[in-house]
Amino acid sequence: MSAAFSNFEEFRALLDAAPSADESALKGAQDRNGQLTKPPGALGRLEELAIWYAGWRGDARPKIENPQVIIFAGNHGVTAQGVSAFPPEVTEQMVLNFQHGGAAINQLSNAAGAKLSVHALELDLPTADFTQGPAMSEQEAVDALLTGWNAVDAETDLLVVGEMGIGNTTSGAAILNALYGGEAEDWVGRGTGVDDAGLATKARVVRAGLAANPDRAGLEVLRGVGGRELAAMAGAIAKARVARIPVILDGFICTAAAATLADENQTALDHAVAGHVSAENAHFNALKNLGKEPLLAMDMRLGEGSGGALAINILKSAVACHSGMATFAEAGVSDG
Ligand SMILES: O=C(O)c1ccc[n+]([C@@H]2O[C@H](COP(=O)([O-])O)[C@@H](O)[C@H]2O)c1
Ligand SMILES: Cc1cc2nc[nH]c2cc1C
Repeated sequence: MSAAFSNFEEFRALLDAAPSADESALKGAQDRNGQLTKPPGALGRLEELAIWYAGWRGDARPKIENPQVIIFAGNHGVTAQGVSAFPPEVTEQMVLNFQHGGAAINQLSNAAGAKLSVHALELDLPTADFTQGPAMSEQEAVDALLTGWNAVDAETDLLVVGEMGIGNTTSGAAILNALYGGEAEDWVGRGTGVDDAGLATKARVVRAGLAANPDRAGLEVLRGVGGRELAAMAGAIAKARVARIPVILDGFICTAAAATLADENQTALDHAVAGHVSAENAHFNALKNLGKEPLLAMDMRLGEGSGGALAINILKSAVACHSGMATFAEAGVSDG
């Protein structure tokens, strides 16, 4: 099988050619929503969610039967600068934990009825320290984008992407600072739990990373200060966009990866909703820049797809109401 793309330009072209939501399914879902046995608007945001889902699936009365959660794991050279409360070995140790079913995401995926896939990306080859130059070459970033692209199952009807990577909140902060401006301090947070000195180190590292990587275009930012697991998340989100598979974004790092796509093409995230707002300092602001209102605010800051997986339950409930409820005519209920 030949690769779907072999450089950034070809990847961009695929994003630019991606189809929009199906207008007739959207219209059909809106009509159906207006006939269901409830006062107009009484299901609040569940109604707009179900209609949005119907449009992307091309079905006015859809079902969610095959949700997939994918975790991508990567290691970061920038951990040498002391940016995390945990050592880099934890990335690989947690991958084993995911594979043995012992992590939070295993339980949350099960509870949501989702299949969980885990992809470790060259854990023994951390990205380069981005304070010294780009974290990845274009080829390395393309390989990671392809891993993500190819990880999405064809029969998936709802996708959550998550990550595991000690040091990656510093990458996320650097990406968002590069794309949206402001000061490094606006974008760094405590991640796995650094103290005030650690927070100051993260701001210094982000500043140095932006100085060493001056290009501000989405994919260049992704390779400059991102990481393999972030590029893989971007690849999976892009594949879902092309295949019209709705996506639930997870936390801070996932949002930063997604933001690089939106910078390349402003419709790149039209098929995505924000699953939650994480407790990581700048996540809310990142979502605001993307125009995404989070479904949940649970003070979670775990990553590994956890907030997105939890939000699958919301989307399933929205679609179950939309597709399962009786209309006023069917139920013999008088409408207003
Ligand atoms: O998703 C989030 O919002 C989030 C917020 C804080 C930490 N994390 C997770 O913690 C790890 C990165 O934290 P750190 O301190 O090593 O940069 C990484 O494995 C993420 O999955 C994730
Ligand atoms: C234990 C642990 C679990 C995680 N899951 C996602 N990021 C993580 C970071 C740590 C440190």
